[in-house]
Amino acid sequence: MVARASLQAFEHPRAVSAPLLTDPVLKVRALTVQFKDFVALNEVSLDLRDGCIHAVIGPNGAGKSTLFNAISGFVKPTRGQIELFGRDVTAWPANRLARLGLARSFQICAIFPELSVEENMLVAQAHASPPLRLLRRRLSGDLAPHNETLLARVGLTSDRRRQARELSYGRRRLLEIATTLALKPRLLLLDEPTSGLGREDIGPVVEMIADAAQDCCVLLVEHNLKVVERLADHVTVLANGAVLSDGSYQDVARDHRVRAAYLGAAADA
Ligand SMILES: Nc1ncnc2c1ncn2[C@@H]1O[C@H](COP(=O)(O)OP(=O)(O)OP(=O)(O)O)[C@@H](O)[C@H]1O
Repeated sequence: MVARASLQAFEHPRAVSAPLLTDPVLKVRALTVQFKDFVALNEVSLDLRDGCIHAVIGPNGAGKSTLFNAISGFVKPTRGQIELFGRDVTAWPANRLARLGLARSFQICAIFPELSVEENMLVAQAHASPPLRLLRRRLSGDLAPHNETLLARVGLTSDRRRQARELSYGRRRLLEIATTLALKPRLLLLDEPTSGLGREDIGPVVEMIADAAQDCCVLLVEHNLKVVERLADHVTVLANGAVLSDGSYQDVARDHRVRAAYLGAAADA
């Protein structure tokens, strides 16, 4: 579903001083993914630069999730190359990419429903912490201050003892995003982070992503164009598995091909 672009008004686009001349942290070159006879991704290239939030947008079926799956090791590319932090990681499995600092949140909420809110955060913290600190925190059962802040930011502090499965869908999404950020990734892939969230939950998530981007790079698939406008330094538009347009939000919003393929559809939704 193409979400309406007017769910939430943000006052200003993110103020960035993106170092546009640095080498890209993530380089995707001519990436192609074929499922039998169907080409889901066709020679897609993009550069994600240090300190940037890069959004991938496009109509349903454009290939956004396939691109994410290939970058995060869940789908093997048919052709092309992926370079992350200067290493060729093409077709690396997800667990190896995670060790390099890539963390991903999913369109479908991925948390442990039987664990409490706090235990979900502690699991993420355990993955992110060096062993000695991890042991100390395990014994005391404390969340690190950074993770307490994340929990507070998504309004889940008072729910910390509840089982995650008792939370509403929107609250589980918030918890999932908080656990992904607790991993302290170097590259964060967010697949539709605001989908399924109520109007009141979108603002805090957007601010959390903006905060997180001070310490890591973010690649984001998002249907809510107000969120894209607020967060993204750079936007790649996919349509029919290929790059249709690439540039700042203002650049791609002005591109008549994009308006025809995507923005027009959203405006009419
Ligand atoms: N495992 C698969 N086998 C066959 N076809 C697939 C597979 N995964 C995706 N596709 C097809 O590839 C195309 C791109 O799908 P993808 O999910 O990447 O699009 P998307 O841009 O993420 O769409 P949406 O916005 O609806 O999530 C679609 O036509 C989809 O049906």
